[in-house]
Amino acid sequence: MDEFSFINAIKPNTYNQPALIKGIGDDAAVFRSTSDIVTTVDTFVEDIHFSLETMAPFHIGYRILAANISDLAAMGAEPAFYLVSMCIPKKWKQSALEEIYQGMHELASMYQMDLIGGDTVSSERLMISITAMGYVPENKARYRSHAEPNDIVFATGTLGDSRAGLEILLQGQECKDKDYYIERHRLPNPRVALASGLCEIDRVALNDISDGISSEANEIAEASNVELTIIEEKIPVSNSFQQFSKEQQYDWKLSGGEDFELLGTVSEVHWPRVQEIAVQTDTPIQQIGYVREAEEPCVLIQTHGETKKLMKSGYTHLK
Ligand SMILES: Nc1ncnc2c1ncn2[C@@H]1O[C@H](COP(=O)(O)OP(=O)(O)O)[C@@H](O)[C@H]1O
Ligand SMILES: Cc1ncc(C[n+]2csc(CCOP(=O)(O)OP(=O)(O)O)c2C)c(N)n1
Ligand SMILES: [Mg+2]
Ligand SMILES: [Mg+2]
Ligand SMILES: [Mg+2]
Repeated sequence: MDEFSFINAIKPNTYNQPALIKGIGDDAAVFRSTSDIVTTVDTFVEDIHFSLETMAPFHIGYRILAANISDLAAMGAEPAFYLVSMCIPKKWKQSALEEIYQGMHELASMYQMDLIGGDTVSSERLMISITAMGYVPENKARYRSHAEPNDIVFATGTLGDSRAGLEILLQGQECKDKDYYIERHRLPNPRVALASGLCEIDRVALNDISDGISSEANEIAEASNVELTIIEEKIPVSNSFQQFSKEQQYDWKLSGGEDFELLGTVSEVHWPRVQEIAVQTDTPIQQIGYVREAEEPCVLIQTHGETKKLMKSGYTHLK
């Protein structure tokens, strides 16, 4: 394998997005747009974000693109394009690298997303960086700063599953619904359908759950200068989640991260319509708390009526 044979092997033969003018093969890609464009980048490093002990190359690709698409969804955007930058150690075979791209392609094709570029270099450790772009109707991007007092706080799906799956893979332990938890970790599905469906709602604050809601709820509270209260019993978890210890349940649902679900706030008036859109888009959704005016932005967690401050506690790099 060399750089150029590798690029030829992963280059798409056809593109889906009508706005694309130039894809892979020149100095840069070109597309033309009339709507607002949302763009995001995330980097994934072997043994920090993924490990070959717990994932096949296909899962690595799928999951990395899912994380980026999840950020697009959290902005209310429709995925359209992605670019992939690869830093590759010599020991990696072309066939395994192609499998990573097959994983990305599997998810991308669900959204007619096109791979339009990237970069390839050699390095000591496998690092993959994806830049993703999507469209959002003019002035309809969903910000963390959009929460207001008296909003309700909601979450999609179930939380803590991805972390449970990771622990099951690392410990090799047997448990109920083992395959389900492992799949939630390896093949997460970002909530694009709900996020796009919400475009008719005037104001929604959204953040996607990559680090754990203790972090993401604080990000909304800080950006909106409000106080968020989360009711612990209302945090949605899977049916068999209670098989894990009390400490694990608490830690994983609040700080496990990588569920790529959405955390959001919306006015009480619009909440019934949000629930209808959730049904139409097949998205489990649940109210988990409410927003109040704040002297200092903060997040409170209420457990059996007792309230305490919820600090950021997800995954933090460089700490
Ligand atoms: N090294 C960097 N240079 C410039 N901007 C950055 C860098 N790292 C993060 N950001 C920006 O900081 C913000 C928060 O990033 P991050 O915590 O990664 O968000 P998320 O959890 O949604 O992926 C984003 O606007 C991101 O683009
Ligand atoms: C091998 C392995 N170790 C640990 C984890 C857990 N983990 C790694 S990064 C991360 C948080 C999200 O990563 P980050 O780079 O902060 O993404 P962002 O917030 O930018 O979306 C978690 C929970 C994992 N998925 N795999
Ligand atoms: Mg990021
Ligand atoms: Mg995010
Ligand atoms: Mg992070």
